[in-house]
Amino acid sequence: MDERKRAALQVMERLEQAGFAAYLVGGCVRDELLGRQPQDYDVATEAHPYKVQEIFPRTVPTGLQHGTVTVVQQGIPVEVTTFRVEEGYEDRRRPSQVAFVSSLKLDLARRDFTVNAMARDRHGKLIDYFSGVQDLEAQVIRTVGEPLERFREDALRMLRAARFVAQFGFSLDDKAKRAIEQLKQESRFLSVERVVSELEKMWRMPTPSPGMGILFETGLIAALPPFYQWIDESKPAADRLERFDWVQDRIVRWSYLLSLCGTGEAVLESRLTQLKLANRDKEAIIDCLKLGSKWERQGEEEWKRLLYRFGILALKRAAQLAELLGRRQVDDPDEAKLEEWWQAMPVKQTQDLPITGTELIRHVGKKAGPWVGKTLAYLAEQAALQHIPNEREALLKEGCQIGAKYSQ
Ligand SMILES: Nc1ccn([C@@H]2O[C@H](COP(=O)(O)OP(=O)(O)OP(=O)(O)O)[C@@H](O)[C@H]2O)c(=O)n1
Repeated sequence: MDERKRAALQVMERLEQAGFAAYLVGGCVRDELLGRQPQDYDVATEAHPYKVQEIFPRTVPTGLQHGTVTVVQQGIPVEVTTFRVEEGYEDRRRPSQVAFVSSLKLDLARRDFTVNAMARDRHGKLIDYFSGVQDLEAQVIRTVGEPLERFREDALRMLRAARFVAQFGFSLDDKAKRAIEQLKQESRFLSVERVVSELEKMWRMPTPSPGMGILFETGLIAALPPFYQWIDESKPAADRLERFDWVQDRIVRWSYLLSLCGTGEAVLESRLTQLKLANRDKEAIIDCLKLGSKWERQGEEEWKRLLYRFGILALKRAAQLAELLGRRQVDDPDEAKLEEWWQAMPVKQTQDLPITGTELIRHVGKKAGPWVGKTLAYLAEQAALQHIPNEREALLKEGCQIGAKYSQ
């Protein structure tokens, strides 16, 4: 048995010994029924958080305001959440409050989708008040009860619906879909981080296109922060959503989505900043869009120059984006060709040169200065493109001429 599951079951047993009901809930029950490996095993209990802290010697108050305490059971963290319902969600600008309740049924009733609203007791008995199993079998994402209510409690659930559609290849219940169309503007108050984190989960799926389909068909995409600032709902950007499934790389998927949102070079940086992506991702997306959206036929020499300047990963990603954007021609180099050129390149960066700056300074006979770096960069590119051999003598000879020029 998975050691995280064993730890969760031990925590449940201890809670029961102390007189409190406890169950496995949410994603783990769903995933096991689907024959998938759960991400984590969450426990729900009737014990109040302070009781949980009292019962277990090692706990971390990871989300006390939501009733969540992490119990460290033999070194393994187990999230234990007290039965609760959301409250006070009328004002979307204020985070919702929670109220603790005494029954599992009430706790499950406030959950988002029927497939996420099942529980299992310590002995393996399934508790399914809202026909989650039936919906798993019918492969449909349906809210627990009234979709308008569930989505008002937390607008992120509209995006989660799209994500689960992508994750399981299920369809979305019609009533839920209509509720998204009606309530999508409520998602404007979500934080960018929560939106981006759901999209990232979508990018981990082999086929995100059904989920992207929901986002574009319902117009939800144009209401999500920060997208609502960029796209006009009257112009749904995508009739090409199935193309999201052609590639697996999240950088290419981000780049394609940005390009469907009409992101030109002038606004690219500011949009990436609004998305709050990590700098490394930002740079990779900038390169991908720069190379992929201007992908054009060129000679071998020029491809190799781009390879040297941007690196193999950026070129492969750009080739994929160019394919999605319909810019690739049949005789453009494919990924195998790019890889072959890259492998054959004797120098891939300045540091690969067999000469150093100190040697160059000695040979040129000038004082150190910015010219040294410039000369080495020039020599490296020339050697990469095999215009000069990657050998000390030849490089120092060429370096003397160029160095003398750059140091003037
Ligand atoms: N906005 C939300 C988020 C979560 N949940 C409930 O909390 C559980 C755990 O949420 P989370 O860990 O975010 O998602 P999982 O369903 O576990 O899915 P995954 O692990 O695949 O992200 C969900 O199953 C669901 O019952 C909810 O009702 N509404």
